[in-house]
Amino acid sequence: MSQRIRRVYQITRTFLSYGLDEIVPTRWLPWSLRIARYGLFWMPNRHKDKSPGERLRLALESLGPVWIKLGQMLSTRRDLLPPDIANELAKLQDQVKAFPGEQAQQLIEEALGIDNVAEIFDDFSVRPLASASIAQVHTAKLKHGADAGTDVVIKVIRPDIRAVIDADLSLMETLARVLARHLPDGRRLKPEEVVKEYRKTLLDELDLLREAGNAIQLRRNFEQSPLLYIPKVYSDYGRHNVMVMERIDGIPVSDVDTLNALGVDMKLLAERGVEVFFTQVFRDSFFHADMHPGNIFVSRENPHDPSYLGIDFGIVGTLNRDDKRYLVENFLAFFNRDYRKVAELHVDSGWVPAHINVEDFESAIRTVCEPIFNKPLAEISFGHVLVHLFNTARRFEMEVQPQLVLLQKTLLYVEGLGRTLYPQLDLWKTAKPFLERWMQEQLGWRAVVRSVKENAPFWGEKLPEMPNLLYDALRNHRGRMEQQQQLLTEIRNNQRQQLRTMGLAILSGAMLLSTTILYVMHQPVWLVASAAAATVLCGIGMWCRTKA
Ligand SMILES: Nc1ncnc2c1ncn2[C@@H]1O[C@H](COP(=O)(O)OP(=O)(O)OP(=O)(O)O)[C@@H](O)[C@H]1O
Repeated sequence: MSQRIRRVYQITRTFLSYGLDEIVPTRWLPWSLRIARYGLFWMPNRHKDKSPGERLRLALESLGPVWIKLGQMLSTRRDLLPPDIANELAKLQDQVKAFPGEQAQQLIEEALGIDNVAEIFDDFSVRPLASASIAQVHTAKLKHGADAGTDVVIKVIRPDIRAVIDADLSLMETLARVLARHLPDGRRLKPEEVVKEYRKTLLDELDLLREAGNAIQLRRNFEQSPLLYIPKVYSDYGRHNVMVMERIDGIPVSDVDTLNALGVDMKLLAERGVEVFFTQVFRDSFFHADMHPGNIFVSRENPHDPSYLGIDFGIVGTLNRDDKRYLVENFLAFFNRDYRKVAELHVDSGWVPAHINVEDFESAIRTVCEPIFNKPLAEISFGHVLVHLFNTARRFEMEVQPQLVLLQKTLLYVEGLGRTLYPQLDLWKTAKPFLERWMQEQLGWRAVVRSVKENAPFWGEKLPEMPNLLYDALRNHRGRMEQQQQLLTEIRNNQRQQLRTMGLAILSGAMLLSTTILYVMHQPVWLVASAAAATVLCGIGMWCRTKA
C-alpha cells in the first residue's frame, strides 16, 4: 500500500510539475480539485516555457514504460486528440535501462527447466542485444536439432514488469474515472474505454506464447512470398515469458542513408510495403498492427528486388469479411467522390445506426472530404481519410470499432514509412488495383466459384453419409406421417362423441322445458310423469357419454 501511495505521489508530482493540470482550464474543474491544486502549492509548473503537448510527452517519458506506451497508443487516436498533442506524443521513444544479463539468463533457465543455458544454446550473450520496455533480447546459437548452429535471439519478459503494469494500470483507471466525471469533454474522450483497451493490449504483449503464435501464423501466410520474411520461431523453447526466434540481419527501414548507399530500389521498396500491408488485410485478414519503423528491416540481399523482414508480433489485427468489404467500398466510393454511397455504406454495415438521416450524414462527409481533393491524388493520405471519415461518423453516433482503429493506425504507419522511403509514392495508384481486384473477387461468378471451393471440403466430408441420412430422413418422415394419421383419427372420434353429447344435452334441456310446461298447464299426471322420465333418461345417457 505504501508503495502505491508513493507511486500516486510521484505521478501527481510529475503531472503538476509539468503543468498538465493547466491543460484543463481551472473553471472546468470542480471546487474539490481546485482546492487540492492550491494545497499542493509546492509542486508548481516548472516547464511553463514548453507547449502543452511537449509537457505531456515529457511527463509520460519520465513516468516510465507503461505511460510511454499509453502515450504512443494515444498518438494514433487522432479522432480523440488535437493534432499538436498527437504529433508530440508520436515522438515518444522508450529508452529503457537494460536489466542485468545474468538475471535474464536465470529467468531463461528457470522457464526452460534447465540448470544452464549452455545445455540448449551455444554462445549465449550475457550482454543484451536490445532492451525494450517490456522485454529484453539476448543472442545465442541453437545447439541441437536440424537447425543446430542457427543464430537466434531469446526474448525475455522483464522480471518486475507485471507488478509495475498492474499498479500503474489501476492508477490510470482511477485517473480515467476522475477525468470522465469532471472534464466537460470527458464523455467524448472516453478515458475509461481508452484505458480498458490499453490494458488488453499491454497484457497481450506480456504473453510471449501469444506473440509466438502470431509470428508462426504470419510466417505461414508469407511463406511463398518474396516480399516479406518472418523469422522462424522455435516453439519447443517457448514459454509465457521466453521466446526463441531465428535472428535476422537487416537494415532498419528508417536508415534511409544506408538503403540508398546500397542502391536499394526505393520506389519498389515503398510500393512493396503497401502491397504487404494490403495483402495482410485483404487476403489474410490478419495484419501486423505494430508496424513502427523499429520493427521493420530491409534485407541486404538483392537491393534491386528488395524485400522486408519483420519482428515483434505482440499486436495483430483481424477484420471480418463484412468489415473488409465495407472498407474497400468506402475507399472506392470516396475516391469516386460518391459521398451518398459512403454514407449509405456506414448505415448498411451497422457502423452507424439506421435512424440517422442519410442526407445530413452525406452532407457532413462532403464538407470534410471535398477539401482533401484540393491536393494531388498522390498526396492524399488513406489514413487521414479514415480519420476524417470516422470523426464525422462519430458525430452521427458511430460506435468505436477497435479493429478499425487498429487498421487506421497501421495504415498511418505504412503511409509514413512509404513516403519516407519514396516521397512521391502514389498510394492510391498502388492500392487501387488491389482493392478493385478484391471487390471483383467478392462479387459475380468468381465469388460463386470461391464459395463452392470454400464449401467443397464440407460437402466432400458429408457426401458418403448422404444415403444413410436420406434413408433416416425418409423413415422418420413415414413414422411421423403414421403418427399424424393416428392423431387425426383420434381427434375426429372425439369430435363425433362431443357432438352426440351436445345433442343429448339439447334434448335433455328440451324435455325438461316440456315437463315444466306440461306441469304448469295442469296436464294429466301420466303425461307429466312420462315427460319427466324421458328427461331423466336423456340426462343419464348424457352423463354416461361424458364418463366414457
Ligand atoms: N528476430 C530478431 N532478430 C534480430 N533482432 C531482433 C529480433 N527480434 C528482436 N530483435 C531486436 O530486439 C529489439 C526488441 O525486440 P521487440 O521489438 O520484439 O521487443 P518489444 O519488447 O516488443 O519492443 P517494443 O517496445 O518495440 O514493443 C528489436 O528492436 C530488435 O533490435
